[in-house]
Amino acid sequence: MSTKVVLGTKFSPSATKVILLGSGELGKEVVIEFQRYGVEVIAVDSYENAPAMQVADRSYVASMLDGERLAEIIRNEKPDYIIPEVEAIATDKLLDLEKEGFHVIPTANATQLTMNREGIRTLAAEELKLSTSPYKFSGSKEAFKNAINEIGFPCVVKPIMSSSGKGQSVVKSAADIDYAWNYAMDGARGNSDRVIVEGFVDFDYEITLLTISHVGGVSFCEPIGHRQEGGDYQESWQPQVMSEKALAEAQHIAKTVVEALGGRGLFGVEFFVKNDTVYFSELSPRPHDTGMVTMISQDMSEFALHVRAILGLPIPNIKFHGPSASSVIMVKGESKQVAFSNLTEVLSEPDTQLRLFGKPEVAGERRMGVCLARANSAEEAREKANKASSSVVVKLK
Ligand SMILES: Nc1ncnc2c1ncn2[C@@H]1O[C@H](COP(=O)(O)OP(=O)(O)OP(=O)(O)O)[C@@H](O)[C@H]1O
Ligand SMILES: NCC(=O)N[C@@H]1O[C@H](COP(=O)([O-])[O-])[C@@H](O)[C@H]1O
Ligand SMILES: [Mg+2]
Repeated sequence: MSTKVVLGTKFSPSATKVILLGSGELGKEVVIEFQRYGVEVIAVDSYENAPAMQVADRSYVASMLDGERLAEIIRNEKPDYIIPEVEAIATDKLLDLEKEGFHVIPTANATQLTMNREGIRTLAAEELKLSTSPYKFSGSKEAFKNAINEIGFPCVVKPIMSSSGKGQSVVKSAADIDYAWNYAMDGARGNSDRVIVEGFVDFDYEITLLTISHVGGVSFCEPIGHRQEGGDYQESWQPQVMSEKALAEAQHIAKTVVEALGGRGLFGVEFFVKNDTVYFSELSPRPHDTGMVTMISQDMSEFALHVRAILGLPIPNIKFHGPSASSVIMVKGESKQVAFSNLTEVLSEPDTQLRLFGKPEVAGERRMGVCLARANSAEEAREKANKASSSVVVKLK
């Protein structure tokens, strides 16, 4: 624990510099936490005025899958840390950059394994022998049908490269097969045509266990329960009540996977829990959307913890303020001038907070904000957060 950390002066040769690959709402909070330490922050995403760009020192518009362009920006900027913020990145290039001496968070190998469901699932189930749902990968319609036959109904189909439920559907009978294949092809990020077919786990509840690998070892936050629709998170709460046995098992698995991936940073490790059986689902080697609840539930949010871990600063404790919840503000439609109102009423409730991400437009459906609440129980906090998010009035021009 004796790493000597030196933070320089931004915009000077001594600056500590970081570059974010992806600049959404999660990155925005990471940038704010870096700004508190005077770190120089560069944000990159595929569109202008992305949330994290709005709080960064400068930004670039580039596709995360354009390895040549990313390498050019990175070699020119020479950041101390490269921080992936989304799954779909030209991770081959990150491996090259790491070999050149750049520091990728947590490691280039971790970002490569987790951007592709095949990488992380194979590591967890086959190398580390952890319990997961039954699964099969396929890269053609024919193989896909065979995979469904083998796994059985109901099953869950996902592109190997996607997030927030994009391209994900549940196949309940043969009638759903064509739709599931086409939906997965349309929803895939990048240009992969491979999918995972997973046996449907009829879980009692699911959690994200925020796990931090830092200079002092591995720490955990209180487990976060969440509810998803179509594979996309709607609300989360902390703590999720769990048996001691299930929690110990989840912590053990999380530590095993995180240590196998290596590197420093915060990880969102996802589990399904049925009775006391814990199934590993997947993992983000960076802050997790369901972890936004920690902006109200903890003195150091998941973003603050990620930044401390990255910089090599100690995390002696994580103070939990009590039962809390988050509830998303989903906007549907087409607009470049979304307006949010009724905020006085929403924020007149004690122990309630609001984050508006500042996304420049919506075309279809997009998460554009989140309400946060603290209360005497997780149930009460959920009610409060859900009431708040449904009270926000959204106008599209
Ligand atoms: N095998 C399964 N059995 C039952 N439910 C599942 C299964 N796989 C996924 N789900 C449901 O769909 C949600 C999203 O799945 P998953 O986390 O794999 O997708 P994702 O697109 O990577 O989402 P994100 O990037 O937001 O974490 C899960 O949190 C769970 O609610
Ligand atoms: N589950 C992953 C997740 O929550 N990722 C977060 O959403 C952003 C993309 O939002 P967008 O699709 O609205 O641009 C990402 O940049 C990240 O912050
Ligand atoms: Mg997930």
